[in-house]
Amino acid sequence: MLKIGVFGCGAIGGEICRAIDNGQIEAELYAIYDRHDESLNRVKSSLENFDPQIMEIVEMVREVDLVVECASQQAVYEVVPTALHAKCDVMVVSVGAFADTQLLEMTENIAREKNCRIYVPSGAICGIDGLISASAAGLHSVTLTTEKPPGGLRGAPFVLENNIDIDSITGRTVLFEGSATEAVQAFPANVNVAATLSLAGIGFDNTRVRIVVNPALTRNIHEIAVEGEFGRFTSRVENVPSPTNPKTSYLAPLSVISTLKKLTQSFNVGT
Ligand SMILES: NC(=O)C1=CN([C@@H]2O[C@H](COP(=O)(O)OP(=O)(O)OC[C@H]3O[C@@H](n4cnc5c(N)ncnc54)[C@H](O)[C@@H]3O)[C@@H](O)[C@H]2O)C=CC1
Ligand SMILES: O=C([O-])CC(=O)C(=O)O
Repeated sequence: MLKIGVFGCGAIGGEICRAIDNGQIEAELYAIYDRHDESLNRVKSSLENFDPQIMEIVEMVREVDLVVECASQQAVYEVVPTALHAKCDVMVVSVGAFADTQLLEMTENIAREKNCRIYVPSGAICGIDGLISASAAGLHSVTLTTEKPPGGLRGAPFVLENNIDIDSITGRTVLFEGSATEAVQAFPANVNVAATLSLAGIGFDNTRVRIVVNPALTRNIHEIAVEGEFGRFTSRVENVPSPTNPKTSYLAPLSVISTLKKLTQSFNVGT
């Protein structure tokens, strides 16, 4: 049975641990880690079947087959190379870290050398399957428009650095327009989806991102527009936010759970 370690036990990590624990994913929840004890305790006390060990990453990668990173972009720098060097596969949720081309190249090289896999789930967006298919021919443009209520964007570096009082905004307001490279640095905990789109499509510098705050919303909306040799498509998802982290949509952990299920089952559907 696949032995899994979960690094980061917040909104996403908690859902993954429970999906393994309740048998939705046929795997063993062997180890967990978080820098905050209360996150570890909250997850541990929500489990009924597994009693995972708490392990720092260096120890975890020696024991498990796959580490699921669901912590932060900063954590990716530590978790991914450590896992790959130990010949351990890794699934990355804080995908924005890969806007750093040095990190991306380095991890690809180690993975190739060690014959390991790096998995990036679709996350909180729909349409990655179509984009991957379309990229087999020429792609002309990929655009993401993310629209969230203030709670979904509060505290982002872009908001703080520009002294934007996000709670005093009364109508739909465009906060940011730029490349995916700029977007994932300005909003590291809000638009990792822009990084996933970039990796699947035309790269970080060519993928365009617009970020909108809308106090009238209760959902996190991601709209994607793709044009290429295949034709064009748009996708729009109106995401229910996670109850414990309003920045994170519920679809994000569900996407990780589905990707983990794909690894453990013999019949798989979709690109
Ligand atoms: N790819 C996608 O579509 C999406 C990606 N994300 C990203 O996934 C990650 C997890 O999201 P959530 O679970 O909602 O966040 P969260 O804030 O609810 O949980 C993150 C947990 O990781 C821990 N953590 C953070 N950095 C750490 C480090 N360096 N070492 C040890 N523990 C660390 C925190 O203490 C916290 O308990 C975030 O980076 C978030 O931006 C979120 C939503 C969608
Ligand atoms: O969950 C979402 O709506 C998207 C998100 O926070 C991210 O991509 O970082």
